Amino acid sequence: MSDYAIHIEGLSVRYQRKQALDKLSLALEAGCVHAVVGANGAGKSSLFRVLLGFQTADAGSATILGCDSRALTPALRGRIGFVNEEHRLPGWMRVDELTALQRRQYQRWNDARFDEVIRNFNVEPKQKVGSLSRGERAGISLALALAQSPELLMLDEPTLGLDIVAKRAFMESLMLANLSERMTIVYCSHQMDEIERLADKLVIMERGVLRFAAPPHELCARVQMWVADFGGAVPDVREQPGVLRTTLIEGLLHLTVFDRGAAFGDELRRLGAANVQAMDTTLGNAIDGMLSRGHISNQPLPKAA
Ligand SMILES: Nc1ncnc2c1ncn2[C@@H]1O[C@H](COP(=O)(O)OP(=O)(O)OP(=O)(O)O)[C@@H](O)[C@H]1O
Repeated sequence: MSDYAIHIEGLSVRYQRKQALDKLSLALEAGCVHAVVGANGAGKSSLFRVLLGFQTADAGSATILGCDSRALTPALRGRIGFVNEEHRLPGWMRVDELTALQRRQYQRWNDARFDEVIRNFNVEPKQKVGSLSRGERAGISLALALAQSPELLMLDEPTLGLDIVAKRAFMESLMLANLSERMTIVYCSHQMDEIERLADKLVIMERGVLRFAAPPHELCARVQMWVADFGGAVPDVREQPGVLRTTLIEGLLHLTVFDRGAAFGDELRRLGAANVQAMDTTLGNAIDGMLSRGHISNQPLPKAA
C-alpha cells in the first residue's frame, strides 16, 4: 500500500463567484491523525465532499486509499468511515435495526467496538433514531463508523453543538479506538482543544489554498509571540514580513509572527520599541495567528460604489 492514504493534486472547486478550492495539492500519510483547520469558508467541507466522491472537482485529481475519488467502489467505501456535523441517520429506524443493517453491510464489522463506544452515550437499542438528542446521534454515528473498522476515518466537525461531557465522551471513544487499531484519521474541527489532543499532522487551509502542512510542534517552533513597548507612539507593523496578528493591550503591542526568529526583536527596536520580549506560543495561538492573517475580517473594506 502507498504511504499516503490521500493524495491530492491541483484540486479546484468553484461555486459561481467563489473559489472554494484553488489548485490544492496535498499528501496525507497513512496511519496518522491529520487535523484540517481553516477559517469559515476555507474549503474544508468542499474538500471532504470531493474526496468522498459526493462532488466533482472542476480541475485536478484526488486519490483516496489508492483509488480515484471519482470512482469509489462500494468495497472501497466500506474501508472509509465518515462522520459529519449533521449526523444524518434514518430517523424512522430503531437503533438496533440500524445497527443490524450496518453489521450486514460491513465485512469487518466489530461488535465489541460498537458496544465500547455506545456505552458512553445514553442510547436505548429500541429507541427511534429520530428521537435521539444531537449528542446521542453523534455517539451513534461514531460507534457505527468505528465498528466498520475503517482504514480511513474522515470526521468533519463531528462534535459541533455537543455539550462538554458528550464532547469528551466522543473524543475519548475516538482516541481509544485509534490506540488499539491505528487508522488514518482526517479530522476537521474549529475546536483547538481537540486539535491539540489528537493531531499528529496539521493542515491549515486559507480560502481554498494550503497554508501549512506539518506536525503541530513545527508550527509552534515557527510562530512566536512578541510584546513590544513603544511608549505610546505605536507604529503600524502589520505589513512587516511574517506578522500574522497584532493587538494593543494596555499600551503594549502584542504580535504573533511567523518564521522571523530572534532577529525580529532587533527590527522592533529599530522601529522604536524601548522594550521587547519574545514568548513561546501555544498551538491554539499559533493556529489563531495563521488564520488571522488571511481572515476576511482583516481584508480592506470594499470601496463604496
Ligand atoms: N453549494 C454552494 N454554492 C455556492 N457556494 C458554496 C457552496 N458550498 C460552499 N460554498 C462556498 O464555498 C466556500 C467554501 O465552503 P466550505 O463549506 O467548503 O468551507 P468550510 O471550510 O467547510 O467552512 P466552515 O468552516 O464554515 O464549515 C465558502 O465561501 C462557501 O460560501
